[in-house]
Amino acid sequence: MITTSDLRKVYRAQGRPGSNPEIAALDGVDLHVRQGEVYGVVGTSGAGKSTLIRCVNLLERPSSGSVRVDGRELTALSPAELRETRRSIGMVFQHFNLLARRTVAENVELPLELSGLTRRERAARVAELLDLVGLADKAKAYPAQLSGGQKQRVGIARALAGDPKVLLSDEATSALDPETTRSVLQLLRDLNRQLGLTILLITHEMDVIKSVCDSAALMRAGRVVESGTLTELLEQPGSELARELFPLGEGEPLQGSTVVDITFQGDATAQPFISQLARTYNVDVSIIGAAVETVGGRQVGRMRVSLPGSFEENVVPIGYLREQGLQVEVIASAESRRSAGWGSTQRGTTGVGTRPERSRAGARAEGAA
Ligand SMILES: Nc1ncnc2c1ncn2[C@@H]1O[C@H](COP(=O)(O)OP(=O)(O)OP(=O)(O)O)[C@@H](O)[C@H]1O
Repeated sequence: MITTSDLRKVYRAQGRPGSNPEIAALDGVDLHVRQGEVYGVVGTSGAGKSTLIRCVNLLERPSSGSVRVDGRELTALSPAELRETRRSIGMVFQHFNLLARRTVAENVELPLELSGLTRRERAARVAELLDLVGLADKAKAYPAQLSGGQKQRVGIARALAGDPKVLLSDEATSALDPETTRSVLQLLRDLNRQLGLTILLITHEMDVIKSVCDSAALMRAGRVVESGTLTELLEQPGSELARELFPLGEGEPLQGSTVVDITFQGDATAQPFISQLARTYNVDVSIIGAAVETVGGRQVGRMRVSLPGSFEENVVPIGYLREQGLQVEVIASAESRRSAGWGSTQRGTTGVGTRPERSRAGARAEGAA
């Protein structure tokens, strides 16, 4: 539904003499948002999220690359065609952008004023939209009389006035308290399901991704460094997004052990695989961190466990876990007793000797055998 290809946006900054005057806010972004999904883009401040979303409806003209929305190449449209196409792309903003002197109904009616609808038709459509966002009783109120969550509902109703296929959300819940955030996110999810609306949202909050998104992308320095459905990301070894979505405690593993992260989804969440592993292989499994959560509407569990001995000594138990349909990533392992002893490099805060090349690639190859 939305595809960006090699999208670049370079700003000319007025920096200090001698400093690079060009800032690549977008540095070759390829994004693919499928019809009917909620897609979240997350990243730290300055990563390029706002620039990206503003380039998707050409509020900002990209320096190069292409943007396709619902099969139309936006960068190739004439100004009149672009104005027309923009009607099928609604947008909601962090600070609502409502007109203070207009009532709620008049704010929602605004995009309909040039639509060719009669006054009566417009009034009927506004009533329908306010009903949809749960504000039927606030039609005559002014924005100043509304809570933040209500204001954002008005913003959403206004964005839906042109019956768009795509909704862009620029940090729509960042100015709201947690309770209101939940209800606005629930509204977006309901609209996505009821209307088949494709939603592209940007956020700096992982909780937003976790609670409403089907897919996500992580941006850093103008680039998408990871992307996929939440299920794919959780299954991807070493995924930063998976780690952020689902942080595991950083407990201290035992010396001389192999540390693995196990991800399990759907039916596997109910399987007693740890006790089966311990019984079948007579191995003492230590759980370092664990959590079960709902991610994208699915139950997902993650567990970091430590198995005594080197990776070589644990090839068979690790293979057994993989055979159970679990995603297993070897995070760190002690050196084999046959070789030098404890590994010398350290990874992250686990504090365990590790040989990443061996652990990752070797583990997958051997585990699959
Ligand atoms: N109009 C502009 N002129 C010059 N530089 C800009 C302009 N807009 C954005 N930038 C720069 O482009 C980069 C990306 O900015 P952008 O606002 O897209 O990031 P962001 O991820 O949305 O950040 P935030 O979460 O803080 O809004 C930043 O380095 C920013 O300073």
